[in-house]
Amino acid sequence: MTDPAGTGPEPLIDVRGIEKVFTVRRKAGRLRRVREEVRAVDGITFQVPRGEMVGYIGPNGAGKSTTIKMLTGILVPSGGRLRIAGLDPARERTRLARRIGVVFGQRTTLWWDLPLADSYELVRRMYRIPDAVYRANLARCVELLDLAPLLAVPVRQLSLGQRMRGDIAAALLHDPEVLYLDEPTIGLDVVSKAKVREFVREVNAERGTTVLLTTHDLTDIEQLCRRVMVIDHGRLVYDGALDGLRAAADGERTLVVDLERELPPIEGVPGARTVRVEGPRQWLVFPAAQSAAPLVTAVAERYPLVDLSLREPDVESLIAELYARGATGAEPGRRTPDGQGAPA
Ligand SMILES: Nc1ncnc2c1ncn2[C@@H]1O[C@H](COP(=O)(O)OP(=O)(O)OP(=O)(O)O)[C@@H](O)[C@H]1O
Repeated sequence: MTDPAGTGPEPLIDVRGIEKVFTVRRKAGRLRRVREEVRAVDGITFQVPRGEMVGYIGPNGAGKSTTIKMLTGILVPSGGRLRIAGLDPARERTRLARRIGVVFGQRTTLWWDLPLADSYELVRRMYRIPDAVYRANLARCVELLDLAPLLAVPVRQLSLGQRMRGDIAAALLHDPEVLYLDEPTIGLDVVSKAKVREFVREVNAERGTTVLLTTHDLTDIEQLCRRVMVIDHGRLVYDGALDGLRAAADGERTLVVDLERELPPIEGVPGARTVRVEGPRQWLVFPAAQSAAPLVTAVAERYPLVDLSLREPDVESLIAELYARGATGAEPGRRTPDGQGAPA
């Protein structure tokens, strides 16, 4: 494709400064009610190119579901501009429905009283899926998600894990270009979670389906997404590589060293401080963005080093730190992987 401006192809998901403000009525005293505005989404901008798999995470009430609902056309934004595959979701919701698949982990889109197979048949008719496409997609989902024994079972009799697999298949029968997964592994056991993740990975790799994944289970993100967006209080506080979260959150890494013998706490290693000593083992923390190599050299030059290991901060603690910072307002604006603040 020619691209004289050098800006690359139009992103499949293009979100510019979207907002959603809800007006709620709150009790104020015994008889009085006051109107109040809730800024659920407060000026979010991001683009997702075709084929990318992106994690969208944030604490309860951060604005994740509201964003997804705007991306699917269920909710109309209060401000900003939004295009999915070139379509305006709120205005062209029916056309968009043919291009996207949505799975809400907390509720099913299947027909409760019907066997799974009948639900799929209804989906086929609703989306007018050509026979050959339907049969091929169904066969693939049945095989990869182990649905064969479940097809004759009414949805209400399925376990949560079985139902979730059934829902994911239903969302993919019409070959969507974009798949929104809102908490797809919530409440599932370890085996079912692994199955769902494996399937999503395959769909993305084989079909090039673009995936936006909302989850509270950070293992989902670690196993599926290289890019993660963190939302808090309706604003993006981070958008970048999962690896870059470490630098953006100013996390710390820990160097654990085993010395030949018990010694006083290691001192004088630039950028590091000793936080724990247990016999010959000592723990030194240093900024995650800093290289460990000069530290190791400095310790080895001056101390009788026997062994060492490096511990990365876990993703949970980094994200908790980002949330905490957002809540205190200590670091306003979006953080990028290079640790620079960026306008949100
Ligand atoms: N229909 C609505 N009317 C009024 N306020 C709403 C409505 N929907 C959401 N909100 C408010 O908007 C904010 C964002 O909610 P949203 O459901 O998008 O968060 P979330 O990040 O998906 O949270 P969770 O992880 O708990 O699902 C919350 O304060 C919520 O109470």
